[in-house]
Amino acid sequence: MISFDEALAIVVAEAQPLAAETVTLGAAQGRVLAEPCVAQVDAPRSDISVMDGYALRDADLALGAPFRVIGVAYPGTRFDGVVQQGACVRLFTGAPLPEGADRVVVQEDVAREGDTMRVVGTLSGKRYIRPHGSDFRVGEVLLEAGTVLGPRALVAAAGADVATVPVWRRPRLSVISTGDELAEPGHARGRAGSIPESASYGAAALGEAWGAEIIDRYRLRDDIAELTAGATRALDEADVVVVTGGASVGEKDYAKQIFVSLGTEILFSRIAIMPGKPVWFGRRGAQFVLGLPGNPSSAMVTARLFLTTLLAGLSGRAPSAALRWRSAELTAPLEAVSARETFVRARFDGDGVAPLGNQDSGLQRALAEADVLIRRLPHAAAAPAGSMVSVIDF
Ligand SMILES: Nc1nc2c(c(=O)[nH]1)N[C@H]1C(S)=C(S)[C@@H](COP(=O)(O)OP(=O)(O)OC[C@H]3O[C@@H](n4cnc5c(N)ncnc54)[C@H](O)[C@@H]3O)O[C@H]1N2
Ligand code: MOO
Repeated sequence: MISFDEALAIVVAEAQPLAAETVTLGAAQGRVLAEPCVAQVDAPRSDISVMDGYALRDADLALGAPFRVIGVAYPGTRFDGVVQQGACVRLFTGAPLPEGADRVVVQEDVAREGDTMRVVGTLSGKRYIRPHGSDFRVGEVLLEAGTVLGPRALVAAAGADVATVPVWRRPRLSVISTGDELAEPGHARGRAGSIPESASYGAAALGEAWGAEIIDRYRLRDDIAELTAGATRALDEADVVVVTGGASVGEKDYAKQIFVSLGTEILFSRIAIMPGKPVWFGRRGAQFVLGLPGNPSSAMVTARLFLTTLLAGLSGRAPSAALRWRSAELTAPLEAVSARETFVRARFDGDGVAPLGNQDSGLQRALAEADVLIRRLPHAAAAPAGSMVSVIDF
């Protein structure tokens, strides 16, 4: 058995980005930039007003005289004349500052009568001008390659006057669950001996959240012919195949041998971790197969550790971005750890993390309660409440 760090290093080394493609900005949500995003316009494109009001010469305020309103400017429509002494231009938020003016007085501080404007308020020192290029200039890199185009990054890309972006292709993911006992949720109650198939829903959802396109999800019985056909179908269409169940040493634990018979090279099999010891990982050319234990909590823990790392790398992120361990305080004690590195399902309660009482790897309800995983190194001593532990979001 290899260690968690050794297994993770193998996944990280394999997790290189797939091909790049170009998508419109409207379709780029969640995608990862393959090249930097460079500004194609200055922002703002000229000095603009930050408020609705009047543009004038700051020095003229000291004269105490009324101003002549000589024109108007809107965002996108500049006033073409020059603001001379005693003159002002009516303008609105975002309008270009007219030539000659170096200050905006907000409309709440003036009294307007026909073409005359008088300042009536007590003015602050603010000029209410957003200078040309103060946000960014043409040619500046606004987003580095590898940036995930989330809501805020999309605003920066659009503001750069970019219509399309080069992004990494999304990995195509097929999720197969195996087991004679498994029934589609909603159908177990009518079939003696069956249980609802649950693990694939979590693996697929996690995969999608980490950038994969789910192209298939299906159940297979523990039958070599059916498994072979199902595995062949997955390898025909997917970049990544996740297969749950049949990972251990049981009589019908066929999953790994079937993928091997179809040309998959096993990169690791069995890791000294708890839960998830039977997890395995293989490659066939540029395709990857991740075998997860059938126990739902084991499946989700190992998917969180290895599937997210693989997908992060394949979709252009740093693979290490998937597992950003941070420090958190325990609010309840933890037992000493065996020789297997242990990932404890826990709940963040605002002040710290509370391990869930039942750590059975077959649990499903506990998955809904857990929102963090605590990492406990092999042979770690018991940890009292108040100790600091390493956690990731789960
Ligand atoms: N003699 C040994 N027995 C077991 C070992 C071992 O080392 N020696 N390892 C144990 C560990 S650890 C785990 S984890 C399990 C995992 O085994 P498999 O991956 O082969 O999983 P299955 O046997 O197919 O199923 C285990 C359990 O989970 C249920 N299951 C399976 N798939 C699903 C699904 N998609 N949704 C919901 N539940 C599922 C299945 O009915 C079983 O109850 O093996 C131990 N055994
Ligand atoms: O590793 Mo298994 O995942 O303990 O139950």
